[in-house]
Amino acid sequence: MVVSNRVPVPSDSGSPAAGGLAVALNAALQQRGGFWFGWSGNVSEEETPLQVHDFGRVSYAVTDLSQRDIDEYYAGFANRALWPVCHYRLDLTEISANDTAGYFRVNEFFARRLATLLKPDDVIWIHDYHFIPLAAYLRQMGFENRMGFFLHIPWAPYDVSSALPAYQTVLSGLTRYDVVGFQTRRDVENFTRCLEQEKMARDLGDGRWEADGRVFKVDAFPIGIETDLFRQEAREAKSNSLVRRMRASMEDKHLIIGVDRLDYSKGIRQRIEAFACMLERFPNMRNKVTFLQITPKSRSEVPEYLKMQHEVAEQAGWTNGKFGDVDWTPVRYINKAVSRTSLAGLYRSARVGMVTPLRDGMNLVAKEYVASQRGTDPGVLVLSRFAGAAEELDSALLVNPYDTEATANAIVRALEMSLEERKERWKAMMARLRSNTVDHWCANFMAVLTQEQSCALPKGAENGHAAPVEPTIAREAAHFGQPMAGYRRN
Ligand SMILES: O=P(O)(O)OC[C@H]1O[C@H](O[C@H]2O[C@H](CO)[C@@H](O)[C@H](O)[C@H]2O)[C@H](O)[C@@H](O)[C@@H]1O
Ligand SMILES: O=c1ccn([C@@H]2O[C@H](COP(=O)(O)OP(=O)(O)O)[C@@H](O)[C@H]2O)c(=O)[nH]1
Repeated sequence: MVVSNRVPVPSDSGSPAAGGLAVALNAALQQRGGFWFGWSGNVSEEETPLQVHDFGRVSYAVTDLSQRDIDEYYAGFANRALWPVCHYRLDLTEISANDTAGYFRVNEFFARRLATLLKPDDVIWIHDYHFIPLAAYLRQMGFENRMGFFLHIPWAPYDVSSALPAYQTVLSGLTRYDVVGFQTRRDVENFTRCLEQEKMARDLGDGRWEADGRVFKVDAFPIGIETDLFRQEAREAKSNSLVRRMRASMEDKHLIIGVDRLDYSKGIRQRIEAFACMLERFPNMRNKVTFLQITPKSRSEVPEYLKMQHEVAEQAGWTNGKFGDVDWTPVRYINKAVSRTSLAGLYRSARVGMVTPLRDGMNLVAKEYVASQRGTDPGVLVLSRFAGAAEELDSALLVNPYDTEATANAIVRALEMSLEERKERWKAMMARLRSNTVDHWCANFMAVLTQEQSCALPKGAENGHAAPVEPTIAREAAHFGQPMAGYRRN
């Protein structure tokens, strides 16, 4: 039983799922079969029955939410508090008592709906920051199923994450799982430091922790992609019409590509700025390169996203105005989603892949770019050292995206890199992508989650002497949602 907020129920429209969680999980689940439960993506003011759709080996069960629920739980607490805090952006964090209360209320609602589907031996795998307290609610309802949680985004260091409203309730919610997985070692370190700092759990060694008589395992499970399939799609994409049009329009110029949801964590404005800086400092590059930035809009209902959308558009326009010519547009900036097949072909056409988030859980685009390259003439990945992917793809040209000049230099270095060095770097990265595909990720997590011993009670607590005590999430959550009258909008 897989649970995530975003459930890409297959539809006839075939619009691409622009978001790594949906892309990766779909690949893993279609192979293994299972149930996928979450939000339908639709608004409904009345409680409608669960909608179940069967496709291939997967049954998708989705529920609508009311506008208020979406505003408070998704656009509010999840995307205006948890997301910025986890991406180290306290400056963009909006704290609202109503949103906090809404987040817990909607989690309880999802728990009640999920309860109607659960069988005693179901193994439940819950995904991402939208659903941190879900296990706590399910445990309180008496469910003792194996429950795993995987966080797709970073976990910030103690000093940053403890600024989150309801921080302790959120943290203790994570101790209700049997396995808590993160993308990188750094996230695991940050998280376990929080447990220690709050004295919320006891370190049993070997990644095992104990809280309230329950033992849980904490580890890094870096997410992968369908490496071979992506490679195959890239090879076949030369007949794709969008790819052909793009290639024809390039003439003899080099292509630099960026692909990201329009999100402030992706560092898109800073990336265009670095490209402009490169054109300023290396005039010989003018008219020789084109930067294509594919950027589907994301979470536009969140004010911080809307503001950033204007800034990115302005930076792209400014760069084209300053450096462009009648026959050359330096930055091609588009706001629509592109299908995975077309993306594979575009990656393969690009001499440089720019993946420069200011902070990112993993970043699947980095992996897709590498997988799409021709082994005989591969392009170069310029990768932020703040992307989770940098832990595995350390043969990329690693950059600090805040350092505009250094990133500009890295672009030139990538464009001028010898074939020999490009091949060497690419081979090392491909070896990592082949040894850790999305299937490995799924199998590794499931293996730990279904392992009997990972949940055994600590010594002295067997024989029912110290049965797990369920802290009451409902009681804790009830503290939220009492805004002071007249103090603030919301
Ligand atoms: O569902 P949305 O609000 O439209 O956002 C899309 C997804 O964004 C985030 O993706 C993360 O997961 C990727 C796969 O593990 C990872 O590579 C990336 O670094 C993350 O940002 C979010 O975590 C998902 O829940 C969203 O569905
Ligand atoms: O126009 C687009 C843009 C992105 N994607 C896909 O969306 C995912 C983005 O995942 P990533 O981990 O890079 O970032 P996220 O958006 O999840 O934060 C990747 O699989 C992309 O191929 C897509 O299919 N079409």
